[in-house]
Amino acid sequence: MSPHLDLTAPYAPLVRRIESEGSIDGQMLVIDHFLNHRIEPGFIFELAHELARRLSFFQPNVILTAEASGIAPALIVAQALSVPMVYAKKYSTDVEAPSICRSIPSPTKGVETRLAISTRYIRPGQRVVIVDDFLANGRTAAALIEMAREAGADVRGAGFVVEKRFKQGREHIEALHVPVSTLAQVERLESGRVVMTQARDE
Ligand SMILES: O=P(O)(O)OC[C@H]1O[C@H](OP(=O)(O)OP(=O)(O)O)[C@H](O)[C@@H]1O
Repeated sequence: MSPHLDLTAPYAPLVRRIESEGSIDGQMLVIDHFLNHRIEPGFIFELAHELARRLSFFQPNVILTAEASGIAPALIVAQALSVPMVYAKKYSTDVEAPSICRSIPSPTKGVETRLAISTRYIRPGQRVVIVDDFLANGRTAAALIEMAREAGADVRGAGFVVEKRFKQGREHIEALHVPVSTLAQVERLESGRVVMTQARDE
């Protein structure tokens, strides 16, 4: 890996916004007013371009994410790298066969969710990079990695806008030999406060 590439350097504009605007709901960090419910195109564009700059090292020729909240950042990363984006469908029962499926627990919904990808779109030998909005327990990303590998693809890396360091997602994904890049790391949620890994230039 390039000595100049820091895959987990906290991205100061995002860290600042999470600290000043993030709210807490149990174990959930809520920043859905700019990231994944109401979306601010300019800010997501900026975040995804920083993620794309880091992930370009892995030379993907397809970006893979999961419906729904991963689509916005993944699409912009894909556009920045001039490659297609594929999303695993959650809500459709009619993914064209042959398809590859996994069941995962949804952290925000508390139910089992089915992910499905048509093997028309993830092909043997493709260089895949996973992109998603959040990395928590890593179950979604691990399922995407397994599905891509089952399709014969080479999973080169994974990038997330926000990482919850108090969950085991990073360890889970790195154990699958996939390097992880994140733009902001939440160390813990305590007494209504979000504690972030600080950007080094601050
Ligand atoms: O690392 P994990 O523990 O798998 O958690 C991360 C996942 O949780 C969210 O998806 P979720 O299914 O909750 O919501 P969504 O349908 O809005 O994407 C998020 O978008 C990630 O995909």
